[in-house]
Amino acid sequence: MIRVNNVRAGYGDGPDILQGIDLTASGGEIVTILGPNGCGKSTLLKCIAGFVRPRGGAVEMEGRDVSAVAVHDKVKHHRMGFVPQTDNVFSTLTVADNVLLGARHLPVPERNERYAELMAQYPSLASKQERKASALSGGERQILSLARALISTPKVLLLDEPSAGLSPLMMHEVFAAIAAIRDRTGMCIVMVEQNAFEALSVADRAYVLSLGKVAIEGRAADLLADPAMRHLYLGGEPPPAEPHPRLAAVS
Ligand SMILES: Nc1ncnc2c1ncn2[C@@H]1O[C@H](COP(=O)(O)OP(=O)(O)OP(=O)(O)O)[C@@H](O)[C@H]1O
Repeated sequence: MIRVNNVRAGYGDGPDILQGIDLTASGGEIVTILGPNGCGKSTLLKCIAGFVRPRGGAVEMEGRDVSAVAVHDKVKHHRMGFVPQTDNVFSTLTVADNVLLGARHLPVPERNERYAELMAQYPSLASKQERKASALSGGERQILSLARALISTPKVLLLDEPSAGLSPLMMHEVFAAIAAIRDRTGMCIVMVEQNAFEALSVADRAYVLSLGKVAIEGRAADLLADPAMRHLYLGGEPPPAEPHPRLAAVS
């Protein structure tokens, strides 16, 4: 579904931030991109999305080279959803209006049908449909961002640090929601994350970047179990707490 071939990319006339990255992601899997601050995780996601154009190599979606295709065309023609890193809900709009913003291009009956499905899936949003988004918790705002991306039934969902700024409990809720999207829809999900242990707990495969290159790639379960990986890239031993019950159920 997504294939990144030897991609190089950077900003302006600056150096290459990505120095020859290869990555694949298929339908029905969560692929997480990990690594230290500034290693190029978000830049890679922006290359896949179309915000940053590769200087070399190619990004393919469903076998087509989409390296030069702009974000809005990918959303429209390749059914891509993108949820950016920073809190991107509109605080002064209602929950309903925020979700419906993602469906402006859909015919009204389809839009209403999709909206009703989403409200059934996310009761925390359904109960607050007419409230301003400013009244939501951090976790609920992140679920709202997801719902806005999901209303157009994407095939590919790109998430830039969905757990940023969330408490551990909210983080669990958001990751459980992401895993449920994969299980329910078979969507191809690519997720940049800082919280490596949590991300690996729900992901199927992972790429660890270092200085703009892929340092390690593999099955998430294998990477979680690898002592060298833990020492070098995951900040030591896993947290002592047991996984959240919903996460345990997911894995
Ligand atoms: N718009 C930009 N213009 C110039 N340089 C940028 C821009 N965005 C990012 N960079 C630089 O690119 C490098 C990689 O940034 P990127 O955001 O991809 O890293 P990251 O791994 O996602 O980091 P973090 O985990 O801190 O979010 C950094 O040195 C950063 O300063």
